[in-house]
Amino acid sequence: MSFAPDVTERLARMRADLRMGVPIVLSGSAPVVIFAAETLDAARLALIHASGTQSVLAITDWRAKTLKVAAYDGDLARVSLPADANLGWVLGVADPADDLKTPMKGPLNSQREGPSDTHRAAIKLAKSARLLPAAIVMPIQDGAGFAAQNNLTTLDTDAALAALEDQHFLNPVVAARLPLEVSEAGRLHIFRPDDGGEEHYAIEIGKPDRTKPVLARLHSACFTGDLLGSLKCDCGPQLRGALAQMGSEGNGVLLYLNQEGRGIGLANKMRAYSLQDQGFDTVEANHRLGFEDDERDFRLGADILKKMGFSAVRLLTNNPNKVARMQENGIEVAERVPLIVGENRHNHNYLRTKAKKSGHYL
Ligand SMILES: Nc1nc2c(ncn2[C@@H]2O[C@H](COP(=O)(O)OP(=O)(O)OP(=O)(O)O)[C@@H](O)[C@H]2O)c(=O)[nH]1
Ligand SMILES: [Zn+2]
Repeated sequence: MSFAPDVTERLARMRADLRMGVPIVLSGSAPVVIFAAETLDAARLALIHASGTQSVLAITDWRAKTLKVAAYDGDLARVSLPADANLGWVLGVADPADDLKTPMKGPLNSQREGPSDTHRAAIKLAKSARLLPAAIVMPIQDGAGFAAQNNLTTLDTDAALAALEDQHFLNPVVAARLPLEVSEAGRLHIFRPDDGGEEHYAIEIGKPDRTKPVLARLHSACFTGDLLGSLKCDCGPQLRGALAQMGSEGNGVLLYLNQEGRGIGLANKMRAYSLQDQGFDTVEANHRLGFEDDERDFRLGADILKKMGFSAVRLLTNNPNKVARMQENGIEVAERVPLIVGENRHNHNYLRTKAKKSGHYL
């Protein structure tokens, strides 16, 4: 028994550090220091160069494909950091913003020899910190010593990799009555994960019978669509349409999951929007940034439903993936209820791309 933070708690600290530009240390057989590419500053880059180590910039296979770099590690590539690389070089590899205007001048060499587990952990950490999925990995001799000397957060690589895959359960924090336009019988529940991550919400309408399938929606946060009335997607009309249907039926539950931008965060979603203005569709934009099409984890939706006492739903969605993830995680989808609202000339192609590439029902 100790007062010290456990692996999950250390990972949460690491995310906060990386977001601020503070490096972290992964120890094990090949100890390294990790710097998120997006938040690296010139002073620390100078120290990396001064260390004389063979540092690399780890990027995902998707980003590597765009840059025509060989991804010898399958899901990632380890690009050698040239001795004269400046911050512009690091960002040019990590961030696709200027790919078309100023294509990377190669050659970009990627490493083939040696293990890539610390690099994999680095990318997963950057993603879970909602940063660009790219990180500088600097080898060191003594992980624990380096971390202690520089007051850096440290973890064993294998422990970090395992914990990054863990499912994190949500705990109910509080619920209170919330009369809404669609129904005066509204109630807002707050759920908090045990990994220091974002809270998620459930809006319960009426008093749904727990023994029958409940009209439910898993809505992923969309600041631009839900709040600003963006015409680039259909989220705002879907949010209001789902609540309205629950109000008129008298019962329902809407989960508001803080998975902005299909799990890449608002800053990365805006990067994707910039790429869309350069002609890429919603899926291509994610890939150019180095992300999968969809980085959401829907297990948390199933967890919240179960904690609220629901085991079966009539799911308001056009996304077959949401249906499959619910079934896999112990929530019976008795019916899929289509939610086709809010098409306009700005989101026409976005909706077509979702149908064509992500299998959404039209
Ligand atoms: N990365 C990325 N995310 C986007 C883009 N447009 C909208 N989003 C996000 O996509 C998500 C849409 O969420 P949902 O409407 O719940 O999901 P869906 O997969 O479309 O499924 P249904 O609406 O249930 O049919 C939100 O998190 C938005 O922020 C985009 O161009 N790129
Ligand atoms: Zn949206």
